[in-house]
Amino acid sequence: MLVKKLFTLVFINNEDQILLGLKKRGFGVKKWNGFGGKVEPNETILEAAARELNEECCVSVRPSDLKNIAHLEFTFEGQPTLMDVRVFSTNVFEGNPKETEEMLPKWFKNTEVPFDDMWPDDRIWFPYMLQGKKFFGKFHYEGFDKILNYKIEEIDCMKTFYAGRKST
Ligand SMILES: Nc1ncnc2c1[nH]c(=O)n2[C@H]1C[C@H](O)[C@@H](COP(=O)(O)OP(=O)(O)OP(=O)(O)O)O1
Repeated sequence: MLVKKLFTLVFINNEDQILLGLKKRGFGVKKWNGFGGKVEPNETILEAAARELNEECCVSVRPSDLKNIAHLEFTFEGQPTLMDVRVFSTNVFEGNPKETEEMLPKWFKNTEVPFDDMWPDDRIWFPYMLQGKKFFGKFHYEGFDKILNYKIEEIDCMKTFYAGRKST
């Protein structure tokens, strides 16, 4: 049986640019990604998303300004964990992104996202996000570089999507 672990992933948009961070340590090291991490027991998912963003690049958002735009699931061949990732975006934020111990932030044009230095699945679902679509993606990996199989689908309403799931 798979053990689910809940994560957040936040993208900040500014006109035709998106803020990404180069992970400096730990899981996903040397990959550009959005900002996020585990949800602590004492916080809501939105609070966790805002906290991780601030911890990782010193940008502040109000949890209520975060829009839930997607849900991603990651599993790894031979491993019992399912990473359950809620994806958020917003263009309402405060502060200039600053480097932290965990992330080096940088603005990228939406047309110049560095997919060669990102998780392989990002190349598949970023186009949905950049077109303003809501979506669900499920990716099964061998190791951390090879996608064995995946599914992606557009979603009309995230609330309806979550209502139809057994948990989270
Ligand atoms: N495949 C893929 N594509 C895009 N984004 C992700 C993945 N896998 C992922 O894990 N992620 C995202 C989901 C989270 O935002 C991070 C991973 O969180 P992590 O840094 O491990 O969590 P923290 O709580 O910050 O961990 P600590 O290092 O502080 O313990 O990547």
